[in-house]
Amino acid sequence: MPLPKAELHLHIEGTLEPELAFALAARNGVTLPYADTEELRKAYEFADLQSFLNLYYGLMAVLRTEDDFADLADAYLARAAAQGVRHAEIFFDPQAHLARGVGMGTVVAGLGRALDRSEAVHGVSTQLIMCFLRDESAGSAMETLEAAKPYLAPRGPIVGVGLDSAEVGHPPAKFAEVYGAAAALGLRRVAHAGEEGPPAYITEALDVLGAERIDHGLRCMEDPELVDRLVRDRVPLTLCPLSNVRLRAVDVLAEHPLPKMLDAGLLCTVNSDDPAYFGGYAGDNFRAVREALGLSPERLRELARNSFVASFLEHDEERRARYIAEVEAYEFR
Ligand SMILES: Nc1ncnc2[nH]cnc12
Ligand SMILES: [Zn+2]
Repeated sequence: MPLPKAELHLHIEGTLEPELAFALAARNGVTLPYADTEELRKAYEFADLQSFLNLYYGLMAVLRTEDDFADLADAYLARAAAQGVRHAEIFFDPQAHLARGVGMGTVVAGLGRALDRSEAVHGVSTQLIMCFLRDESAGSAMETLEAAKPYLAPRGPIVGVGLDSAEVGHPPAKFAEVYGAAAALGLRRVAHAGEEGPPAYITEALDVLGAERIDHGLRCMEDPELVDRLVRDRVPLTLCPLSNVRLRAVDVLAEHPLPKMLDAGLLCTVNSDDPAYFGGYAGDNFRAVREALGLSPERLRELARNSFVASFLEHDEERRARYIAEVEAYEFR
């Protein structure tokens, strides 16, 4: 039995495996610029975040109907469940679909259908977080929030907003107004910061956007005062170790700062980001850090416990306590 965990940093579009991409392409009459899954997989050599994003947005062309989004999410939830994920807070990128003429209603209805049955079918509780693309305008983000209004919790599945895509040159403050509007609507707030961007972007995400968790946050280690603040305020960081290697944020996994971050007292979690592209799902990321960094069973338990502490389960503390009890009772073999 795998260690129980929550996944807090997962882009649903990043779970599009080559086999499903080709199946959806055939179903929708879309021609992909790759002969087969093998050739597509060979394109998964990334120099940085942007080189990945180019492929990631391109492959989304196969996602067109409600069924496509339902099938995508259902396939992810099955894989996640098999790797011990008990709760998933799932990102999606509405602007990337709206720009292709796929409506918010189609995307959310499809994802929502898979999420609604996830607990019964996979034993995984879920929440949905919509991300704004930071390389698009602040006005576009505001229009996207407006389009999402019918699908916000408690009526719909969307509980929060996030910020993703090309980081450098797109500081968090650009989105101050839309985050303010999201907060007024009762939405939770997270933001990617400090993946490729400087530590100052992390500070800005906290101060200007009111981010409650920082996605990645890796580069906080360059600023000791920021580390002190993150430790003091128990700000969760959703780290993605295999992603960091594949997007060259770290050279090799053995040099990942995770052990130093845990030693510093940071509230770290381990997640998969875009598992179809980066070589593994949540459990694969746990296994990889255990092997490459020699993390002890108690450190792994801490990471799993942190994932539930950092999750947005305030509406169901009884559930959070149950999940944490599962972590505490877990026997490593
Ligand atoms: N790792 C990542 N960073 C920024 N934007 C993303 N969109 C999907 N994955 C991402
Ligand atoms: Zn991400």
